[in-house]
Amino acid sequence: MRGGLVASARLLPRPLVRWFLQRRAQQDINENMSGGKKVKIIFVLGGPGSGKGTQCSNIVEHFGFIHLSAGELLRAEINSGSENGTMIDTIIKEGKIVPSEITIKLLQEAIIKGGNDKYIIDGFPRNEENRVVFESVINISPEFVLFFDCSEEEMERRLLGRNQGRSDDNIETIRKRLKVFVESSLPVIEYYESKGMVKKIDATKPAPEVFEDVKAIFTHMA
Ligand SMILES: Nc1ncnc2c1ncn2[C@@H]1O[C@H](COP(=O)(O)OP(=O)(O)OP(=O)(O)O)[C@@H](O)[C@H]1O
Ligand SMILES: O=c1ccn([C@@H]2O[C@H](COP(=O)(O)O)[C@@H](O)[C@H]2O)c(=O)[nH]1
Ligand SMILES: [Mg+2]
Repeated sequence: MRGGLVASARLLPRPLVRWFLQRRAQQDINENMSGGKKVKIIFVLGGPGSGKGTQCSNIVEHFGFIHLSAGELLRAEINSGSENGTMIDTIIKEGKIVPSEITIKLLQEAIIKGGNDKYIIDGFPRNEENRVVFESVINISPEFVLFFDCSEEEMERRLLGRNQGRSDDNIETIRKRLKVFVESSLPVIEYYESKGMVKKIDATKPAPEVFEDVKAIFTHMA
């Protein structure tokens, strides 16, 4: 059925396909969320090793959000043996960014499956294209963007000591990821900054201190 839809979508003008996908994503998300409340999304951004995953776990525990890590969803896709797995694996090892349609489809499915009305999306959008396609397909603006600001030396030190068996935690890939962060991801943060939507946290401090600052933001939000 989905294959048939994809085949017929190729024959339609692009704006019409985009409108159709947007409508369907929005309906899917609204039909599947709990209690009929509007879905709230917070983007959690920062360089590799800035502590996004660590702080997202704390946010889940204290504030009842569902944590969606785009990187984790992509790694799960590799491990599921999906047809895109090899391509995603290669991109991650090169520290590059996976095409938007793949990541957004995984996020969309996870939001629907989550059935909650509050999500923290960790490590996405990673570039301007991610941001624009997410806005047009999912059609939800983030409440705000949490930005973990950390020095490159500290991020590199943390990643080299992470020891979780990740294929991208080696010095060659780490350096590439840091470069991609500066060139492609920082402009996304600057875009949201220009809209007054960024809450910046000093993430170089020890994790419990960082969480105190995170807590202050989420407590005010509730
Ligand atoms: N504030 C901190 N001080 C020292 N170490 C930290 C801090 N926060 C996290 N760490 C450690 O640094 C490593 C990277 O943290 P984490 O996985 O949360 O980063 P991340 O931003 O999610 O990275 P990535 O983008 O690679 O997924 C982990 O080993 C974690 O335990
Ligand atoms: O939106 C995204 C998120 C991640 N990637 C790729 O995955 C790795 C690891 O991501 P983490 O957030 O550090 O877990 C990242 O370097 C990218 O290669 C992506 O392409 N798009
Ligand atoms: Mg992470």
